[in-house]
Amino acid sequence: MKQIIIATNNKGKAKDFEALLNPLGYEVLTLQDIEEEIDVEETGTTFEENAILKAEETAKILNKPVISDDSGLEIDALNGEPGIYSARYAGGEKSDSANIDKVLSKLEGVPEEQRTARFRCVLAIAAPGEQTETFSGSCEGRILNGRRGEHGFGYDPIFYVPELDKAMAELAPEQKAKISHRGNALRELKAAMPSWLS
Ligand SMILES: O=P(O)(O)OP(=O)(O)OP(=O)(O)OC[C@H]1O[C@@H](n2cnc3c(O)ncnc32)[C@H](O)[C@@H]1O
Ligand SMILES: [Mg+2]
Repeated sequence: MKQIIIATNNKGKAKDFEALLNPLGYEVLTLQDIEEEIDVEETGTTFEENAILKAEETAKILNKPVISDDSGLEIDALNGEPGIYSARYAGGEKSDSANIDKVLSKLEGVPEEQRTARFRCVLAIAAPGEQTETFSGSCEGRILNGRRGEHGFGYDPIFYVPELDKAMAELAPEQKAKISHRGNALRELKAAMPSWLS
C-alpha cells in the first residue's frame, strides 16, 4: 500500500484522513507514528499561513512530501470565533469538551436562525525542493444547543448539518468524509494534483 504522511498530531483528523484516503489505496501516517516529536508552532494569522508553516517545517525535518491540515470553526454570531484559535479556544491544554462548553455558553439565548457557522479546512502540500500548494474546503451548518452523537472529534457533537438533518458527530467517518470541509478540501487537491492522489 502507498503511504502518505499527514503532518498532524490530532488523532481525530487522522481518522478523517483514513476514511478519505484508505479507499484510494493509501495508508495514512501521522506525526504520532513518527518517533521524532514534531509540533510546529502555529504563528500565522490565517488557516493558509498555519497550514503552510506546518507542511513546510515537517517536510523539511522528514525530508519527505507531506500534507498538513489547518482547520477550525467559524461562528457568525461570534464574529467568526473561534476561527484559527479553535483548538485552544477555552485556553490552557487542548480540550474538545471545554471548547464546546465555551461555545455553548457564549451562544446561550441565541436563536436557531442566528446560530449559523461553518467548518473550514486548508490543506497544504509541501515537498523538499517543490513549490508548496494549498487547497481549501468548507462545510456550512448551525450550532446546536447541546451535544449529539459519538463519532468524530472537536466540535462535531454541536455542529448540525442541515442537508443530512444530523449532528456531525452522528455521522460515520465515511459519511462525514462525503460532506466535510476536510473532504471538500481533499477533493480540490485531488482535482488539481491527480498525480499526487491517483
Ligand atoms: O495542528 P494539528 O496537529 O493538525 O492538530 P490541531 O488539533 O491543533 O489542529 P488545528 O490547529 O488545525 O486546529 C483545528 C481545531 O478545529 C477544530 N476542528 C477542525 N476540524 C474539525 C472537525 O472536522 N470536526 C470538529 N472540529 C474540528 C478542532 O477543535 C481542532 O482542534
Ligand atoms: Mg494545531
